[in-house]
Amino acid sequence: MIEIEGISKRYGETTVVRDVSLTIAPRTVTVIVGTSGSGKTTLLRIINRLVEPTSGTIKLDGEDNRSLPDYELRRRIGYAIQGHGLFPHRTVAQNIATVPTLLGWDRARIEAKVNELLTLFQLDPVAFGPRYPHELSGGQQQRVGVARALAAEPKVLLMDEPFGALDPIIRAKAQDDLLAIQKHFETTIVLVTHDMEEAFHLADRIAVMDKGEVVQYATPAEMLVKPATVFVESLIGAGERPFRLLAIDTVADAVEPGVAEGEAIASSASQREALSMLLWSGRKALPVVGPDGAVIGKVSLDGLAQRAAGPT
Ligand SMILES: Nc1ncnc2c1ncn2[C@@H]1O[C@H](COP(=O)(O)OP(=O)(O)OP(=O)(O)O)[C@@H](O)[C@H]1O
Repeated sequence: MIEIEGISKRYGETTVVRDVSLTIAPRTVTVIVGTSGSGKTTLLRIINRLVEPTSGTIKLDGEDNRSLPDYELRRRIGYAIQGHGLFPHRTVAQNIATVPTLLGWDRARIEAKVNELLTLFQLDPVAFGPRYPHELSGGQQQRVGVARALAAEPKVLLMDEPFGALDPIIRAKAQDDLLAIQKHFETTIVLVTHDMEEAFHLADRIAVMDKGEVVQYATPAEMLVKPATVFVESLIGAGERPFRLLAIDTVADAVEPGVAEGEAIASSASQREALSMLLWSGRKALPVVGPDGAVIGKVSLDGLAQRAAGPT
C-alpha cells in the first residue's frame, strides 16, 4: 500500500504539486494522466524520493519513505522511464543485474534472476544477455528497461511513459505483457502516461492531474460515467465514452442465452471488440465461446448498446 498524504512541491514561487492525497492499494495498477506540466512526473518521483516534497508524507506499507535507507527504497521500488535509461556500455545482462549487484546478491542468484526475467520478456538469455543496448530494437530495449526495474523483485514499480516511444502494435503487446507480469509478481504499479487509451486499458484506478492538483481519482468506469470536472470530461474525450466503457469489460459479462450464427467471439475478448465484430460482419448477434471452445451463449448489438449508454 502506498499512502500519499498532503504532498506539495514548490520550486521557488511556483507550486507544481498541490496538496495531493491518494491511497494506492497493493497489487493494483494506478495510472496518472493530465496535461503536460501538470506535475505527474514530479509526483511519481516523490514516491521514490528522487524528488523531495516541500510538505506531506509518503508511506510505504505504513512506513514513512524518509525513514527507509536508499538501498531499501531501491529494493522496494523499481523505476522505469521512457527511453529506458539503459547504461550503454553495459550488456543487457549487466543492466538487469544493476540493483541486485548493488544489494550484494551472489553471482548465481543474479544470473538466475537475469535468465528468469529475459525468458519472461521473451528474450533468449543466451542471445540477448551479452548484447549491448544499441544492438537491440526499441521495443527490446524497452523490455530490458522494465526487466531491470523488476530485477530486485520490488513490490512497487513506478513507470514514466514507459511505452511512449513504441509503435502502436508493439505498444499494445508491451501493455499486455506488463499486465501479465504484474499479475505474476503481484506488483503495485504507478504509471504516468499521456495516452488515455493506455490509461483505460491498464488502470484499476486513474488519477487525473490538472495544474498540480489531483482533480479526480476513480476507477475507469466511474470516471467515464461521472467525470468530476469539465477538464476530466475533455481529457476522456466525450465522443469516445461509449467505446471506452465497452473496452473495460469482457464479453463474459455480456453473454445472453440463445444462439447466433457465424463466426464466434471468445468470452475473454472486450465488449468493444465484440461491437466491432458485430458492425463489421453486419450481424445482430455473435455466438460466444468459453475458454474450452464450447459455445456458452450469444452477445447482441442491442445488449451492447444498453451497456454503452450513459446514465439518463
Ligand atoms: N527541478 C525543477 N525546477 C523547477 N521547475 C521544475 C523542476 N522540475 C519540474 N519543474 C516544473 O514543474 C512542473 C511540473 O513538471 P512535471 O515534469 O512534473 O510535469 P508532467 O505533468 O510530468 O509533464 P509532462 O507530461 O510534460 O512530462 C513543470 O512546469 C516543470 O517545468
